[in-house]
Amino acid sequence: MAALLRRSLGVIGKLPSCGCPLPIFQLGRSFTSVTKTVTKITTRRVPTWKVSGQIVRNTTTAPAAPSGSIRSVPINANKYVGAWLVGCSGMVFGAVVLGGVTRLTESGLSMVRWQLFGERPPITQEDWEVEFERYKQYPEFKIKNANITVDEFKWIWYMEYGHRMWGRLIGAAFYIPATVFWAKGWLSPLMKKRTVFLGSLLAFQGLLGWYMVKSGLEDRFHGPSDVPRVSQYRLAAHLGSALLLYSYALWSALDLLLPVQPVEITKQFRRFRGLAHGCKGLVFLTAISGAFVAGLDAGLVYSSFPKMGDDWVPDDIMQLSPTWANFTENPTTVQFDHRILGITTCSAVLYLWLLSRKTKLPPRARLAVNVLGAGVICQVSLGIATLVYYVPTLLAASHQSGSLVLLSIAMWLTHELKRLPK
Ligand code: HEM
Repeated sequence: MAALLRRSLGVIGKLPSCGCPLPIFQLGRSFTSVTKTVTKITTRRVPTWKVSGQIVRNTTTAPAAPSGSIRSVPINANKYVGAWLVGCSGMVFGAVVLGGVTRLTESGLSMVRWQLFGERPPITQEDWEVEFERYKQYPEFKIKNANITVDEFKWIWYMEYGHRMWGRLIGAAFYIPATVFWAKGWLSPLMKKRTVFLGSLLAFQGLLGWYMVKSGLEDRFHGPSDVPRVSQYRLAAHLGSALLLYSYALWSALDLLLPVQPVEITKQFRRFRGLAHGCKGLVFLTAISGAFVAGLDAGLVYSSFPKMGDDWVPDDIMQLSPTWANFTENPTTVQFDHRILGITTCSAVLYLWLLSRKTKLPPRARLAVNVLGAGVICQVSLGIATLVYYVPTLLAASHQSGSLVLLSIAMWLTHELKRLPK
């Protein structure tokens, strides 16, 4: 134990061979805090960090400054940071759901200006009239909502306002604790890099949101048959980046909160793990293709399943030129692709589940694959119901949330298979 202590505390002072922490005492710390430090280092099961070429066995604390000053880090620092990241990913989940409902209730183009730190909502009737006048200058009012009343306008405005303010709240919930944890030295070098990446992605997400909304405000819609909506490319980018943010925050949280489970690595296990990663990728890809369905309102063009109308493959599937444009701009092709991807994902996950019966897995991984199997069946059923009932808000929003739940389960499963003893 003395050897471990010496190695652990080597960065802050030398221990005498008896193991007494006297030199640390001399650095001016109280006995209690020294005892805490010792307990922390000797009782925790921790991975190794390599910092400035030095090996430090401590996962919760940033290693003490080489100058000799040490910072007190609670034993549960990892848990706090992990819980914070779970909270942030939960808030991103909420933002995705809120964004979906905003789109489905056709509220997203009601706020025609954007300010970085938000704006106060209109208060008086005059304020509302001014805001309404602004809205009247844009295509959605001119083409689709010319008969809307101020009261109806207030409702769609508040929907969009809620989504934007929720986004700003995520900003506060992320950046403030991130700064505090960083300053207190609770972040490992890896977590610092992750925090910077997540923080940048979060800022990018906000900018992308406005870039997306702008595409629905531009004067590019022609005639009453045209539907003012945001670009499907930007919608897919906005959803894709939200999924990335969500997944990365969750993955980082799992790294901090879930301990390693021992497992025997066999050829079968490797195969299972490879397929599990493949399934996760497929869920992600299917979700992005879903954003194209949503962005083009392609769920409305054929509302039968398994056939599309009377055909398995409809005639208008390749009607646009150039051919590639069909995959992102032809609603029929976009819906067709989403069905194929959804069914492929479902089949792959069910095959994975079958494979799990023959593979030796740690108990939590087995639980995760069972939940994933059930989840994919629910998600496909929700997708089919959304389609055949002509995209009602409740079903479509549940289908969208379902994709996040499915992605989370796939992340959990792959995380359970990730860190293996050598
Ligand atoms: C693993 C399977 C699936 C996943 C992960 C998935 C995911 C998604 C996502 C993320 C959206 C976008 C929602 C939005 O942005 O509002 C979406 C939309 C949609 N999906 Fe799926 N989906 C799957 C399977 C299916 C299947 C099998 C069908 C039907 C056959 C289907 C039908 C639809 C429809 C109709 C929409 C458009 C809803 C709207 O306009 O809001 N999905 N899907």
